[in-house]
Amino acid sequence: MKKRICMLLEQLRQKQPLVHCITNPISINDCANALLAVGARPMMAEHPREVAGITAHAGALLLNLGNITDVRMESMQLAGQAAMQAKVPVILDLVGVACSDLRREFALHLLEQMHPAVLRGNRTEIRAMQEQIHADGVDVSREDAADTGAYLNAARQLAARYDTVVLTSGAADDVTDGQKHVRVLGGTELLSHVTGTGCMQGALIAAYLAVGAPLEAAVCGAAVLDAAASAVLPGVSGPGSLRSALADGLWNLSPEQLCKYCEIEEQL
Ligand SMILES: Nc1ncnc2c1ncn2[C@@H]1O[C@H](COP(=O)(O)OP(=O)(O)OP(=O)(O)O)[C@@H](O)[C@H]1O
Ligand SMILES: Cc1ncsc1CCO
Repeated sequence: MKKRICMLLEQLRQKQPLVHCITNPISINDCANALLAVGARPMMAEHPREVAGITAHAGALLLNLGNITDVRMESMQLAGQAAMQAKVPVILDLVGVACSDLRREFALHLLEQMHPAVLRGNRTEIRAMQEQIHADGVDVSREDAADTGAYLNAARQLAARYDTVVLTSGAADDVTDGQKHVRVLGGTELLSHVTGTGCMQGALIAAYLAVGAPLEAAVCGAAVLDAAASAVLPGVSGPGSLRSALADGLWNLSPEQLCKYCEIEEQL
């Protein structure tokens, strides 16, 4: 699997696909810079009258539910339909579905209406799509952060039910298609103290979806962010310097660093 991930790293830099992101204003700039740093071309258009045309010519589409608005909800549906017609792969990032019924119901609607290749969320967000739980914000709950694996059942069920790949982020990033389970280990706990690193992970997965199959694209997006963070960590003194160093880490990431700084375990 690592060999395949290293190939995707190179293929993205060569192909430079357009990645259309409809996402929140909190982390939109970090996501665009992360995409540029790995070799993709970001496009963050969100006007309902232009998104369908832009998606139709993109290599992948990211729909991120953070800080959702009526306009972005309309745009996401239009872009999602265009993606289905043009066979553009979609990743849906479930930001905030555990604290907002509006977002959870909209996520379920999108899942039924279109067919996202990948679903991404932290452990609490993934559980909220399968169970009646409620959180008070966009971060993982303390209980789920300490969890050793109950969220994996929710991820597997979700993947099987919607025929998709589910990535659950956290200290380990777990990727499943309902049968296979791949665990990505690495990175630093400091990543969880920089807002929008989950959104960046989603944007990177979108980029690798433009050059690879859903399961390997999800593993690749997680591995690349983890390895880039570990590579720059020696020069970092807190969340602020980690945030600004990440783009350099992504830009300079070599296949050797990818192998050195993260583990990819195929679980039985
Ligand atoms: N304890 C940890 N150790 C190592 N890496 C971590 C840890 N916690 C989170 N990460 C990494 O941080 C990134 C974001 O994951 P997280 O689960 O915090 O997402 P999120 O809650 O959706 O983030 P956000 O809402 O801020 O965008 C991922 O790359 C993940 O691997
Ligand atoms: C803090 C926050 N609120 C909505 S989106 C976002 C960025 C991290 O998900």
